[in-house]
Amino acid sequence: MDVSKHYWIDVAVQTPAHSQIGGLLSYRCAFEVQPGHLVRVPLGQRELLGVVWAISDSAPAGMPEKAVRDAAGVLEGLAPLDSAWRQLVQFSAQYYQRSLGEVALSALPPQLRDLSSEQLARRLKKQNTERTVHTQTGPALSEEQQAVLAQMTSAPGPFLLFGSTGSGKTEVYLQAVERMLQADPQAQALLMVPEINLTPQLEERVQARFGAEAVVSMHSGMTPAQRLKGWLAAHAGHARIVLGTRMAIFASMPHLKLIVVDEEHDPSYKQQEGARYSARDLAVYRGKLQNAQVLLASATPSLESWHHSRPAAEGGRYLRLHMPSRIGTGLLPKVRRVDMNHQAKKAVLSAPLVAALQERVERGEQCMLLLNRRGYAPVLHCADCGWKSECKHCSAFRVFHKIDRTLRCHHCGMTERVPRACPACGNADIAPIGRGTEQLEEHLGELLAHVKRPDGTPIRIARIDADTTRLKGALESQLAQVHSGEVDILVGTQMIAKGHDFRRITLVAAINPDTALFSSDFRAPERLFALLMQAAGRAGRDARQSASSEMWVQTFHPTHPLFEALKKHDYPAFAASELAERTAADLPPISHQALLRADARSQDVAQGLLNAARETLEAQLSADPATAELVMQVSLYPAVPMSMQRVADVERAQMLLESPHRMALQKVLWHLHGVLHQLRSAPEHKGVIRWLVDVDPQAI
Ligand SMILES: Nc1ncnc2c1ncn2[C@@H]1O[C@H](COP(=O)(O)OP(=O)(O)OP(=O)(O)O)[C@@H](O)[C@H]1O
Ligand SMILES: [Zn+2]
Repeated sequence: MDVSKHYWIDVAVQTPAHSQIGGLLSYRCAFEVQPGHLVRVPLGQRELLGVVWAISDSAPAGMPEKAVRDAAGVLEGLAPLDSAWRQLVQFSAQYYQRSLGEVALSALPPQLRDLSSEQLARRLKKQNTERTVHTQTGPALSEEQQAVLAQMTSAPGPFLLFGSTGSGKTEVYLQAVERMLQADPQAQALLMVPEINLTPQLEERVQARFGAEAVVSMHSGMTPAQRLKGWLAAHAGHARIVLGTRMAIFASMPHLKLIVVDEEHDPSYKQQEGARYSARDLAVYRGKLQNAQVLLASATPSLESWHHSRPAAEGGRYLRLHMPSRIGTGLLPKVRRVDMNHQAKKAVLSAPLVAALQERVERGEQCMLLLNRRGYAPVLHCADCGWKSECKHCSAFRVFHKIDRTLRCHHCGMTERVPRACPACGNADIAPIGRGTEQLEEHLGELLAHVKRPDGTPIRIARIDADTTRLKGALESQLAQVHSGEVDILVGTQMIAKGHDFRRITLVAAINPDTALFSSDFRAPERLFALLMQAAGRAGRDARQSASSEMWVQTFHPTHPLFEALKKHDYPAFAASELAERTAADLPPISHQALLRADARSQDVAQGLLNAARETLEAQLSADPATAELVMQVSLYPAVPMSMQRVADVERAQMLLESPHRMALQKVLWHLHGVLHQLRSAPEHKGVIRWLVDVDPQAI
């Protein structure tokens, strides 16, 4: 490009979510840049960071040349983001209905925005060194592990690795990485995990295998400086392995050759604000873009991935790989159902479970109890007048936390001291209903107070949930206590069910899993099954004890098919029956869905906008022969209140869109975008606060 004259660039900048600018702004540019370069550009009174998207020799059409402002400068020393990265961002913006600029900028480490070229140069200098990989040899692989790796060399993928808990999936990832690094001296691998709480252990394992220098982490628990450092190392190709949560799918990795998505069924791969992307789905897309191998893995795959990995002859697109056996002679735990209909009324812990816990602790084994509700009790209640601890601002009850005697709303955060007497009638005798982890811990302590460990010391019970892990480092130290054997019984929410390689746990119990059996969300059974299988997978990981390990389920519905399948550890049977139901009801993965949500001061206004949008859209589409077919292909349902209807005084409503054709659904969403902008200024929609689109929503 001739620098003596200027030219024009289109730049992606962060613009407000619903601005119509769409995120690309035009500037005149007098210095040399390429697409993918980071530049500073003026917008109003501010100067913003942007990504150069396109370059042209002529001024933007329809704009007087003088009106185009000058780009301020380029961030020097930083190679442009490559075209695969830009295409990934562009696709995500389009598919998830957000502006390009928003997706592009939120994919970059926040600190980049504040750095001057000089500051950046200093950072780059500090770490501008090749990093060495030292590979330690792993254990000899099992036959199943070998077979899986062999299949990965002979087929392009994407792969779905369906492997039991403890079957050695992580070892497969590590050896796949090792092989890739050997084959290509520059290659990079992306290892994705659902939540930060799974990372510490895996991080150590990966670093131990490849050397700490070669590995960087990317997740939201890191400081801005750490994030920038890791990002720069990946972008420069120095970091060979990126280990991260969903955000890492947007890491700039020019030599990406392998993407692993561990626990691919986990809902936390779906972003729940801004661009509501699915990192798992984007992994498959990115793999295709960059010609990188993609391995999705789980003991309980999402029904989407299970469906995609049906035989190719039936239309499957992923190759399914299977590792049914646990490493060593390790067996999966025996599943025992306790029929709570035959237990003492209101008993939280059944008598046989209490006896089993005692026996295990006395033998020096560890147990784990799962209850998906934190706090002491979900509701406080006055038996005289019927008052309940509702939240003033949400359609939810405030939860009683005994430890600091507060009532806390888990949705808006509103916290108050527990009243001395009923706020409605003055009755001093208000009581908790139901149980949370805090109460379970207390109750267990009372029931087992007399129990001693083999060395004669008293039993130790610990709890891990969002309340006990608020402080930085708290989770790590609590997990370390479990690993070291200081804790005999661990009580917790689903946080403790996933991924941890606890070696001494021999009994896991789900205290009250029934509610999910009758949820209005069609994915609830899938989630419950995955959670229970994961939880069961924490027991008997040490082959010496696996034969006597057990998973207990306390339920009022012991013959429910879900528990029958769980008893047999039979995910394929469960998946087949769920898929049959989904097919009959035309639900995902057979059909595709999107949700349009509106927030407003009143439910009427929220629903009003959605219903008006639907009517206007249908009328517009039908009137034009080019789009009339879309109305037939996509069903738009009437607006309804969301199941959590009110949060922090905001009323929420949603409209479901459904179609067997993904493209048709996408087209309708783009039209809908226009319609909403037309409608927004009408007086009857004045109370609307915002709307948002969720493509492939994870919760209905
Ligand atoms: N080939 C092998 N030889 C010996 N030990 C192995 C082998 N592969 C894995 N292991 C060990 O077996 C245990 C379970 O393996 P790993 O954590 O990889 O399983 P996983 O399938 O990822 O488990 P989960 O899904 O339950 O988290 C680990 O302690 C691991 O070190
Ligand atoms: Zn609230």
